[in-house]
Amino acid sequence: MHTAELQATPIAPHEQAAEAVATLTSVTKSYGPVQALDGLNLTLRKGEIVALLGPNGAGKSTAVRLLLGLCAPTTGEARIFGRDPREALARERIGAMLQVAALPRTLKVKEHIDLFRSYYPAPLPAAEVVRIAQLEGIENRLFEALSGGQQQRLLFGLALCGNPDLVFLDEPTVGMDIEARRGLWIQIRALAAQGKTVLLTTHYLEEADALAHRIVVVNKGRVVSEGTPAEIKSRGAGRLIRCRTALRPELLRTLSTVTSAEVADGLTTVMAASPETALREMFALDRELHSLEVVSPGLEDAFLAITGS
Ligand SMILES: Nc1ncnc2c1ncn2[C@@H]1O[C@H](COP(=O)(O)OP(=O)(O)OP(=O)(O)O)[C@@H](O)[C@H]1O
Repeated sequence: MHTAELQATPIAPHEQAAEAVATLTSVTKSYGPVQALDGLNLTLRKGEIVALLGPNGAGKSTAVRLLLGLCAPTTGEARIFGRDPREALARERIGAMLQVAALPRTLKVKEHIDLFRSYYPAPLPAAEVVRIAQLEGIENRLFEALSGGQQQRLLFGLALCGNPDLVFLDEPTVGMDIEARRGLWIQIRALAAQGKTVLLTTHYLEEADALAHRIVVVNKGRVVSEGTPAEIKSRGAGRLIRCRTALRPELLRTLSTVTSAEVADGLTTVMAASPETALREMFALDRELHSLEVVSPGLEDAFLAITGS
């Protein structure tokens, strides 16, 4: 095989024995009577993009806060670069996207960048931050005069000011139009290609699907599923059947291999482990069944099946 061919088939970082840069080991975290994390294990490796998914209250933010050193586990261990995340030396190597509300509104874009760069021992050049975060032409604009998407881009740039090896992105593209979102995805992929590790939380499943080497699904403080986007999707229970039928969902749910059935706007959607078996039974009960479509579940369907939402 030619060298060029070897280079054309990169191995995803999670498939290599890449160095672990962050770990949560059997972590529990309680807030009074609320158990936010319940024996969570998570490993982030060099050069990978990991998406943390889960329903509201699953424990995602708590897991991120532990890795950022903003709180300590009740039991278990959090480590970044082999150190306690609360140590300054470990924190110098991480960057995180803040919430919009945390920034002073009366500073200019470039003033925000210079301020953040001053916190780190070896910051990225300001021009590099402007380029990566696509802030060209608005460096002199006040924060309060930026659009929602521009504010998000600045927050992304600020997370990179310290040239971090580990980056936490919380809903990075919220409020962005499709073009800006795709532009940011290119920059996030470029970070991973440079060997940086990215932990992403997002409610856009399309974003996790497009970006992540690995998806970790959390529910009730535990990891309930983990794998590549393709692996996670294949764990959705079988196939989706869409059709128009007089059969009621309550009846459909009793058929062989059917795991869920719903009707909306006259269109019936059935999830079945074996679509052939389910369809044979459905046609036997309703010969008028029509407008039939059988599709593979998307990430959203798999996510709902995995978390039981
Ligand atoms: N400071 C706190 N005090 C008390 N309870 C908390 C605190 N922070 C989180 N919790 C609780 O811990 C659980 C996990 O919350 P967490 O914010 O980690 O979930 P999440 O997956 O990030 O949710 P979301 O998607 O809604 O942001 C929830 O029940 C939440 O109410």
